[in-house]
Amino acid sequence: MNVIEINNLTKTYGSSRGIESISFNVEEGEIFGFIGPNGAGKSTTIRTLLSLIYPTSGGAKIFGKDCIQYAPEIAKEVGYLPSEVFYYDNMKVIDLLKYSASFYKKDCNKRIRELAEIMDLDVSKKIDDLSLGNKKKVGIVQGLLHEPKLIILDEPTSGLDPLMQQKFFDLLEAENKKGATILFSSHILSEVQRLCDRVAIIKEGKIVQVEKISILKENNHKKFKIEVSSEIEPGYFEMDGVTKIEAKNAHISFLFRGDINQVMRKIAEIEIKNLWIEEPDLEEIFMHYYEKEA
Ligand SMILES: Nc1ncnc2c1ncn2[C@@H]1O[C@H](COP(=O)(O)OP(=O)(O)OP(=O)(O)O)[C@@H](O)[C@H]1O
Repeated sequence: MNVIEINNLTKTYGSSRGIESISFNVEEGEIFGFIGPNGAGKSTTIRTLLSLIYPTSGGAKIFGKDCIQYAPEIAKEVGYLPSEVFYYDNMKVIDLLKYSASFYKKDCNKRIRELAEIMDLDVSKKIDDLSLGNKKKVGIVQGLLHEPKLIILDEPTSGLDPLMQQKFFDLLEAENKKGATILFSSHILSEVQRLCDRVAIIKEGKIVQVEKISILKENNHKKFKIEVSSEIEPGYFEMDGVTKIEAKNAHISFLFRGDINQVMRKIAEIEIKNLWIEEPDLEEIFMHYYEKEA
């Protein structure tokens, strides 16, 4: 079952582009990554899904229901963490969280305590006195306190230190194991790679690719790094399937896609000191997609 279905969603801001004809689905139980650089249209897509802004054309369904028509009903089952959190600074954290919880018809007190403990958040403090990272934690607890079926996170890790990021990822994985579906927007590819099953890549308001992370990596390039014993011509590895050749002193690296034996034969003809063959990280794959499009 699709928890999110987006069909030709378009949003223009006056004459400027927001998103153009976005379509993709997020299945129940998935952790789905939504990646693209600043300004690509991630927040616009998410804000449209949540009916915070209205589409110019096209539409979306959440839990099979139109996201505008059924917005209040849908909101009860959705936890949202916006990319930037703004609060009434004078409030205490606990008062804000209780106020948020009052929108849901369930007792969220126990979950608030659990989440605050996991995220190491002092709920007795005034929001005014919190650091940026601690404000982000308030947003996280606020988004998850009603144990939503769908969690939508817009650039959630900015401001969190590495330890907190890890705790937050563990928390998301635990929520996912309990059945929550997660849409996770980010421009940090390593965190998407670490957490998500599938990913949609957005560029300049359009979806470039929707794919499983594993297939993105498999179907793509291997990264060769070679340490040579004596200098070789820079063009030595220029052949079909080889891209991004970089040579620095005795180290040569390139990406290769195709029959690996061809490269191995080339390597066998020269003296080498060391060889590494790696999966490229998502960043390298992603950049490649961009370059092809440009
Ligand atoms: N309120 C607005 N008025 C005019 N243009 C807007 C508005 N909000 C967004 N845009 C434009 O829409 C495009 C998509 O922006 P959006 O914020 O959705 O991107 P994003 O992928 O979330 O980027 P970021 O990671 O920087 O938040 C950008 O070109 C942006 O300038």
